[in-house]
Amino acid sequence: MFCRRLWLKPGTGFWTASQQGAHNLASFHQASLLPQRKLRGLLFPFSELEPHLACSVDRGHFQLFQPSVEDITKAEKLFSPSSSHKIDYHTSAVRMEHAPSQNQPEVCFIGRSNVGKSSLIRALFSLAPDVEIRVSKTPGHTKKMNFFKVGKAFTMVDMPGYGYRAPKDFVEMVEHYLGSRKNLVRTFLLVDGSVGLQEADMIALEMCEEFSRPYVIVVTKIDKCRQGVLLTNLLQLQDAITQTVRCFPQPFLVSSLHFSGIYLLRCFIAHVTGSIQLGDTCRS
Ligand SMILES: Nc1nc2c(ncn2[C@@H]2O[C@H](COP(=O)(O)OP(=O)(O)OP(=O)(O)O)[C@@H](O)[C@H]2O)c(=O)[nH]1
Ligand SMILES: [Mg+2]
Repeated sequence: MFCRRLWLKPGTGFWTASQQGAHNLASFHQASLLPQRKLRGLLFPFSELEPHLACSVDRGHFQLFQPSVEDITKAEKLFSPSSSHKIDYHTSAVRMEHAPSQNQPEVCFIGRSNVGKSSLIRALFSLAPDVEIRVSKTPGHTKKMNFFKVGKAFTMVDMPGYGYRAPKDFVEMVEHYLGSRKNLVRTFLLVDGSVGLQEADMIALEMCEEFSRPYVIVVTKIDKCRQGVLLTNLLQLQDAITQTVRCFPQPFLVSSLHFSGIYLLRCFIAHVTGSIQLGDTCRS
């Protein structure tokens, strides 16, 4: 089965800089103090690069997800804990029987080992610094499905990676989860922007298509490579996306190190989980 191939596939590990220093941009308010051009790049990294990608998204059927500042601010409130809105690690599971109840919408993050899943969740939760999320430069670090609750609004799930050093029960866990989880509203499939689509990513795309549930590509580590390399990798990705049925046409570009794309992704998650109503200017 396709996941078993993913599990056996050798991958590559990528050594990166530490995440220290990123937290000064954790909140949109702090980012909004930046000069306009820098702020736009931080908020909408894909829209900024898109003019260089000829015909990247078919605008006949689709409008870019580009929320207003008000929508982004609304979403950010959801990612800020308070006494009545707790954001916390909930539980871990290696089998579906141990997964928590399905009483609120859920989103999950999948991708090759070391692609940056846990780092992305940590960046999304940077306004809740008490939530402990372990990241490591050693691939295969996350071994279980880790569930994090965002109040009563939704749950986010950090998955073990496929490829090099994937846990041996990866197929049991992730495949069963994707196939059976009723409250799963979106799967985020992470692809390393600095290396582009790998064979294992193509197999993961196929897997998501087979499960026939809505999913979104997140392009990680965009701080790590030159813009030309990133554009080449994005073109290749766009080609692959046009051949899918269930994939959201717009990839979300992020750097968990520099916080690019994090505010937009928070807003998208808040939107797809039904936790906020967007203003009229932004529908997807
Ligand atoms: N430069 C850069 N490095 C990153 C970024 N995101 C993650 N990393 C680094 O990539 C390595 C792997 O990050 P993790 O978040 O642990 O990756 P993962 O996908 O959760 O890995 P597994 O749990 O092993 O599947 C760490 O050394 C991170 O610091 C990023 O946006 N930019
Ligand atoms: Mg991890």
